[in-house]
Amino acid sequence: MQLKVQPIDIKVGKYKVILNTIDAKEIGVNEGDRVRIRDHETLTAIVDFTEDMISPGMIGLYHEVKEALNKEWTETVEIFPAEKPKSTYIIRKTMDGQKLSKEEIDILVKDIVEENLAEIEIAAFLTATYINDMTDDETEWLTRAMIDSGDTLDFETHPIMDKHSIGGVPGNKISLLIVPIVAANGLLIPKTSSRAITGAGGTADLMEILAPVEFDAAEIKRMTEEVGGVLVWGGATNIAPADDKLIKVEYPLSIDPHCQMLASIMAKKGAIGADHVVMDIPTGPGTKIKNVQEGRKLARDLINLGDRLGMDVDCALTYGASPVGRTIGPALEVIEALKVLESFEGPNSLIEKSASLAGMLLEMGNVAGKDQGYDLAIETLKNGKALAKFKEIIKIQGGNPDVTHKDISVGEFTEDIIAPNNGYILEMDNKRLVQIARLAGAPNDKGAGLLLHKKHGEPLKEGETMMTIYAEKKSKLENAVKSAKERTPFIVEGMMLERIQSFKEI
Ligand SMILES: O=P(O)(O)OC[C@H]1O[C@H](OP(=O)(O)O)[C@H](O)[C@@H]1O
Ligand SMILES: O=c1cc[nH]c(=O)[nH]1
Repeated sequence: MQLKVQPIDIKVGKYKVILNTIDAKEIGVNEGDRVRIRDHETLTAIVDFTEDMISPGMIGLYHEVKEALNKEWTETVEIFPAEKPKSTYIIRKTMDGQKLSKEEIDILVKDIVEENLAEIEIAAFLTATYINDMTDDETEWLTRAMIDSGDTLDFETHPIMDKHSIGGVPGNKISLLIVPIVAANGLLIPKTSSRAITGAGGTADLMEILAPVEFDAAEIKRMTEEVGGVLVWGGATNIAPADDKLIKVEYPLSIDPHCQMLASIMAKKGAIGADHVVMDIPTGPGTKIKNVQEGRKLARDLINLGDRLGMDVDCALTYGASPVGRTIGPALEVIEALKVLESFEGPNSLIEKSASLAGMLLEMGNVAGKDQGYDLAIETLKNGKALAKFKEIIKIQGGNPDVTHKDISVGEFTEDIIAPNNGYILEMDNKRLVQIARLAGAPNDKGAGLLLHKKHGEPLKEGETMMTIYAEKKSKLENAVKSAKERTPFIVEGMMLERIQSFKEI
């Protein structure tokens, strides 16, 4: 069918077109089907429908298709129904619990990278692997396919160190301390991070407050060689490019399937050529890993996958039942991390955890003797070398190296959440804390988040502030406060949890 072009200058990240419902029926396609557009080039695009935005006889070309075809308003294109990509059948196999071959995984990753799959198809794949985990072989093939589909770094100097957290514990700003500690001790650490996946602020969301985080592979290599380390967003590079496309679909689902998490993390490590990696596995109720047994199993899986890929991986099972430090959300977390770097002032949970993991890397990289890494990490924080290195990292990434914690602005709208009675905090619900922070606007509103005045095990008096909610918009603050009051993230000794009423006649 010949249709006239109506350019729509909106980027949707995929080849997509919109048809009028009448034309779509005539061509014989449904929403989500593909059409082939024949022109000087031939390309396949996903179809959306509309009754009124596009008139019959027209075809709306979103930015990406318009760029590829370079057609102007009312020029014509010829379109035909097209087959779904082979990957959709491969996803179906995963949904049926069948195993995939290496070749099938390669095809799937290629289609993800080339934007040939609709979000709903990627969501189906992720949900299927969440239910039916992949085998070790499949996970290795997935990881290798993710590495091979993008750029890789090849450093002349070794060892290359790296650190990654599986996430799942709120407030986990430790990479902002670990990277400068390791780099300040002469090791190379080109750290790529994701944005938030299940949380309210990923390391890339935090670092972005201090400096740009979007760089290509060559720039990452150059900056690392110059100052020893970087903290950049993996999604902006062409390093393991499938990763961010999968994470974007995971985020609204708040899921991180085991095999996908292994591949996502290890592909990023493999692509930058890491020799030694420390993995942070936050463990405990309300995290991705419920108990130590599960944590040990994941650690073995990560070590085993590292072995298959030629990487030396050590894992740290870390306490995750309550947040790291006292802040959740990008700006608040950056302030807390900067305070530790500037004056060694801050919560034990943040300092201990950062120094422990940095210490492991210092030992693995042979700049600290056995069991000496932790002390060297603490020393590097105390003597200001970590702060000096962090300033170099901020500067080389294009940020202001003179920034201090006082320069970071937080949301102007705040409200305190008050203790309902005297007692001790028996539990903190990580997932609720993240939900509330997200309602307040984190991670996209950088100034939104939570400041925890009280934590697990601490005594409380009725009327004391347990936490302050920060937001950049009043409506978001109100929403977050309402949610926090309806279902509290704190369990205080002796408090009534919930009132459940009998059915009453109206
Ligand atoms: O949102 P959730 O799932 O909690 O965690 C995701 C975070 O965990 C990892 O942190 P890092 O890069 O090792 O600092 C990821 O890169 C990301 O920043
Ligand atoms: O980078 C990360 C971290 C946790 N989970 C993932 O899938 N990727």
